[in-house]
Amino acid sequence: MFGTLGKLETARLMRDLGSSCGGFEDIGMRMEGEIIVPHGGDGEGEQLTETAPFQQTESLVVGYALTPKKKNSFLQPKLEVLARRKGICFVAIDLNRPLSEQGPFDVVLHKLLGKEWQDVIEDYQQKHPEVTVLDPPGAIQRIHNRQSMLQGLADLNLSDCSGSIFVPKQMVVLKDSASSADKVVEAGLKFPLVAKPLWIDGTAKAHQLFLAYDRRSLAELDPPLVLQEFVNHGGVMFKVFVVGETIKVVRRLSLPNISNCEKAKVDGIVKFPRVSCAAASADNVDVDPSIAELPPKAFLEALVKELRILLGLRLFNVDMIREHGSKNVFYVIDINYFPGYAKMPDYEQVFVDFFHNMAQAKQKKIHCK
Ligand SMILES: O=P(O)(O)O[C@H]1[C@H](O)[C@@H](OP(=O)(O)O)[C@H](OP(=O)(O)O)[C@@H](OP(=O)(O)O)[C@H]1O
Ligand SMILES: Nc1ncnc2c1ncn2[C@@H]1O[C@H](COP(=O)(O)OP(=O)(O)O)[C@@H](O)[C@H]1O
Ligand SMILES: [Mg+2]
Ligand SMILES: [Mg+2]
Repeated sequence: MFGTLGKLETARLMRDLGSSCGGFEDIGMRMEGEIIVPHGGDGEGEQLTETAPFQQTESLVVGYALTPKKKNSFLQPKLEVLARRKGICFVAIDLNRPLSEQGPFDVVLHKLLGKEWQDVIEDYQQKHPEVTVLDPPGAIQRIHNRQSMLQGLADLNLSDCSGSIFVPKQMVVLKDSASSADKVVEAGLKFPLVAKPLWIDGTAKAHQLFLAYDRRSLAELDPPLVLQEFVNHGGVMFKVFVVGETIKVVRRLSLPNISNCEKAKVDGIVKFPRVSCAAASADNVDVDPSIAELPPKAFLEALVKELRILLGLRLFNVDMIREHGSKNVFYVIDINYFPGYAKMPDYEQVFVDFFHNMAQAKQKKIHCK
């Protein structure tokens, strides 16, 4: 009987039947048949069959609207299996049909670009305030501009003093980068400068950065962009991933320091290689421990606590560098909405716990009414 139901109907049925009956997740498993969990964490290398035991209670339907690339990297079989064990079901949103006619969803998880989608999701959130939209489009919008993304960060009042946080000095160039040279000097920005496209628009070009060594080279750049001081940091950066209340930090390789000698000798612009987005971490590379040491835990917790409020986001990451020669002076250089979580250790379990907590909170709310 259940084999003819779609994922959404099954999830609904699970919920409607309530949490008192064990084995509802079994229904979901039967539909999908046998699934091999590739590796790691809960259910490592395990062959999950329809007889696999479940201890699920609540159920949660997560409608998702993601690019094919994001869907492939994020919605791995292991995530779906672990989620299903907890009664969490992922359902693709059909972009060709009105959103309100789909679902009902408990959560809408999305990362799509464009004003049209923003309007759809805003309208949906207004009509369905009971649905958790991850995350609100207005908050995401702020992250799509490299100037607004860092605003307010330097003024944060952190409850932990084991580190301090800054953003590199930067200015926006909207047009005519040649005439920006004087403004750069006026603003007190020191070369070399990192030139970053102002808008994050989902294209590879938005991530094509340049290093501009001198005034003259600015004319070669394509506005709109931000010009940001390069901060020496010893070639290691930290990606701080946030999923709701959870924080995970990984080291990545970054650009080496630029010596005074190099600054004096080199001119023009140089394309930035995308070292830091490689999946390879900097963990096994031989680096000075004072450079590679992770930011203090309490400091990160205090920072993220403030950032959640400032940004109004639950799914994001922060790229941070430690100023070379300092103990714990950090610069935030980039913030990403719904970043490449597949490269975050144990991301599947982290997301399952995140959604499971949501399901429990929702359940509690219903019981309290
Ligand atoms: O900016 P950096 O620090 O490099 O981090 C990037 C951005 O978050 C990208 O999103 P956006 O282009 O919106 O900024 C994201 O692409 P997707 O969200 O398209 O996957 C990348 O995911 P990976 O490509 O999986 O690494 C992630 O590595
Ligand atoms: N101000 C800076 N000083 C030193 N290195 C930087 C600076 N800004 C960026 N980088 C380096 O360039 C990489 C990419 O820059 P980032 O701002 O994170 O752009 P993207 O959104 O494309 O990841 C960073 O991970 C880091 O290695
Ligand atoms: Mg980055
Ligand atoms: Mg980025």
